[in-house]
Amino acid sequence: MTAPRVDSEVGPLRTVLLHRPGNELKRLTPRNNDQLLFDGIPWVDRAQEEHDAFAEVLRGRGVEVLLLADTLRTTLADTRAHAAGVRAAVDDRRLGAELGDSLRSHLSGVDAATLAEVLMAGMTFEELPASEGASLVRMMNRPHDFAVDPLPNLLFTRDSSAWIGGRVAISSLTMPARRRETLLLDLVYAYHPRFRHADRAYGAHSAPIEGGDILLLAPGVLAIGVGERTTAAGAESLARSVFADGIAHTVLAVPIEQSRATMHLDTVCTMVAADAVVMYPLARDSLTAFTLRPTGDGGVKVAGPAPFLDAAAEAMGIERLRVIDTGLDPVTAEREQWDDGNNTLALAPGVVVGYERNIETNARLAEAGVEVLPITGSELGSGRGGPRCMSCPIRRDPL
Ligand SMILES: NC(=O)NCCC[C@H](N)C(=O)O
Repeated sequence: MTAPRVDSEVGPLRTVLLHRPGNELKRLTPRNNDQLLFDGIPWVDRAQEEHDAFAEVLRGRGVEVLLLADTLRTTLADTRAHAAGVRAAVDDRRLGAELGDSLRSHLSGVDAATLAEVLMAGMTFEELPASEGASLVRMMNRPHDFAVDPLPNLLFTRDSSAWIGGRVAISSLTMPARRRETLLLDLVYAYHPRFRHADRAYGAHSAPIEGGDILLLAPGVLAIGVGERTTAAGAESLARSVFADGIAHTVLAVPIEQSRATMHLDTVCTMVAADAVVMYPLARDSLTAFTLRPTGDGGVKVAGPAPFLDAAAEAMGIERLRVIDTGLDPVTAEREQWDDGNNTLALAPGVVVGYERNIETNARLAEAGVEVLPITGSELGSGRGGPRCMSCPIRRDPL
């Protein structure tokens, strides 16, 4: 087993962490889907089939696929992880001390698989174990209210952790519906036998960063989107941290529009080769970047803003960063951007996975010599994320 390491977006992919959607998706209703960051109510069986097919495409290209649920179950077999998992599940502010104590004591006695399921799919008040005495909290909540929130966005493993060189950065997620994902990934990387010696990047920083905003443009060069999710404070803290660890020499902070359509940098731009990106046409000429570099005495100097493509080429030490021209009219471009046409996952330089529905974007990629491996995502896409969002590379070969 080779050690985890990711130095680029496009080096041959060897190992990836995915999450096969499970019962947490069955918690979505028209009343809670907005808050839980889904645009619709997915058909869960079909979403699982689509995801299985996605995993098969990766395996077919020799990629080792780790599934988060398996990884979490193995993690929770460690008694310290189990105890921490119970603490992560129970929120006394919601349940009050009495019900909180009773749920903690119940979960302390369940096996790793059951606890993993509660951590992922949550628990409703009617699913709580029966307990003695009257609890006002139990009486005043409705049977289908959540005693433990479900985490339907675990599907997007890209955002909750990201490897930068040989270190893993555990995200500090912005949206309340996703914050508890951090605790689960924290447990996996602390206690899973395969990962427990993993060095951390970013450490205990708390300013928001999400993996969908982090692009490894080249070894030592990061672009970090700053918008709806990752904040300027998050980008600056991550830059300071990667400079201090010596795992990057340049960080580009890239302002992106604060909107749902462009929630992460990887919704408008992903790399398809060592010197090429596919990019939302409307972002092409408007994206800018601040360039951050270490001063050598623990400080950081900031230059710019400059056009993103110029700043990126300069930082990467190449003449120019090619943008595959999707040549789309504004309406088609907007539709396919919304459907994650720009959110490709590279398996190697010039080989990417994309949603098949983005016919025009995929055709232009193919014309430019990029092999697109199409997957269906009619149900998966209801969470608003594509192949890159749904994958956390753990090992890529060097370019
Ligand atoms: N990197 C990404 O763009 N991830 C997609 C995350 C979708 C999820 N429903 C969210 O709103 O956070």
